[in-house]
Amino acid sequence: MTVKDVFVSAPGKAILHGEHAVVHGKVALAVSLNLRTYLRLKGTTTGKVCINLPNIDTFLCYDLSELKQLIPVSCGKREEGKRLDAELVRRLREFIGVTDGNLDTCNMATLSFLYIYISLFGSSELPSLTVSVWSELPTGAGLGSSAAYSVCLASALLCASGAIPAPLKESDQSARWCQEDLEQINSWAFQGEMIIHGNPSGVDNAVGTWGGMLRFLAGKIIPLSRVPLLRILLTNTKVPRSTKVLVAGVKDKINKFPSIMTPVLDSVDAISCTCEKILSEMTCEPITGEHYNILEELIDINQHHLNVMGVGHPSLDTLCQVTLTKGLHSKLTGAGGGGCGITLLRPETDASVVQTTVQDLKDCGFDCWETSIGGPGVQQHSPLSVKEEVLEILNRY
Ligand SMILES: Nc1ncnc2c1ncn2[C@@H]1O[C@H](COP(=O)(O)OP(=O)(O)O)[C@@H](O)[C@H]1O
Ligand SMILES: C[C@@](O)(CCOP(=O)(O)O)CC(=O)O
Ligand SMILES: [Mg+2]
Repeated sequence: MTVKDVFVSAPGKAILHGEHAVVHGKVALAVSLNLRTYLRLKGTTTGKVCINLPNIDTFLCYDLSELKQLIPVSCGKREEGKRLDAELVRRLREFIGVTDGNLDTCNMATLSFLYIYISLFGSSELPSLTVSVWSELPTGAGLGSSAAYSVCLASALLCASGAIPAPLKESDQSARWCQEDLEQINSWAFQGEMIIHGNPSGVDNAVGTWGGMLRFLAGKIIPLSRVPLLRILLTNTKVPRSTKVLVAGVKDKINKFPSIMTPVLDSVDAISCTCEKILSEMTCEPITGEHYNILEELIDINQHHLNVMGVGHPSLDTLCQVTLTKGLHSKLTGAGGGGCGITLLRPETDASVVQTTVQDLKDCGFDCWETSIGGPGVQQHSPLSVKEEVLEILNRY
């Protein structure tokens, strides 16, 4: 069986409020970024499945004959859902040689690819193909690179398997799937996230799938269409961390101190709800300085809460201190423990203030840039419409 070529991309995200608390059923507000992950799937006749992940220096090929041995008897009867097929995960872990339960960057990416590939094709014939992925997102820095990767895998493999149609018409540069197909993509991406994160809330893959700004509560996704244009500075402290480890740490703390941690999670929930209310007010009445004062206070309070949850880091404290000297307010975004933070810029924040802040943060060894938010969710592309530099990288494989 030869599958058709597919070219897709999905955006990264920034969480405005609600990271970690969202894993425990609280509200999160998240927004897509203009940084994307691109995936090219090519049907081949080599009898191999190859995966090229240049961001993480991973280049692997498997014979179809060895992958066929991994298909569990139950495969094919299974639909996407809230739980992983434990038997398939066990076989895959053994196959790639992960014995102690700990997955490194390469193993997590490989495992999630093989899991979705075998789940989708296991009940019919495994096709020979090559998947290559390139991302503009920093890996493991809180901007949802794992979700963008999982959304790309899910959309391309679902499309190649024929489970969803390819939305791109011959004359199109890029196209999006219908709501029902997006729901399927989101479900399979969530499974990829489960392998990478352990216990994901699903907010990241929802943003990667639908794009824009959304409110997420216990799997329920509400797109926020009426939001003001926000100016946000993104800073990558470049301190490496693992979402899986940080999420597990917060859970331990909640189990150890339930009566102390529950009010903190409730307070984060209230912050998300208050922020949502302010953002909505800003679209239907004249925006005032007071709106921004409240948004800034919410950022400060949430950053303290995240420190209480144990997901802060000295580099993030530095970010908050440096920006505060310019009158700007910051918090970590994503899982924390290093990685990225967001800084809210006010409409009147002068370009020179932004410039000196960026320079001060760069002097701390951080990457820092003003970002635009609200990019489109997962898309299929005609390869010719994709940025030259991305094509150049993906064409190498
Ligand atoms: N471009 C990519 N290529 C391959 N794997 C990726 C890529 N981006 C992310 N991943 C996978 O996602 C993991 C990082 O996920 P995570 O710790 O959740 O951080 P993030 O905040 O970036 O989502 C990596 O270890 C890797 O397994
Ligand atoms: C901490 C958390 O809320 C967000 C994690 O985002 P990231 O992987 O750090 O980009 C976890 C989750 O929602 O699944
Ligand atoms: Mg992640």
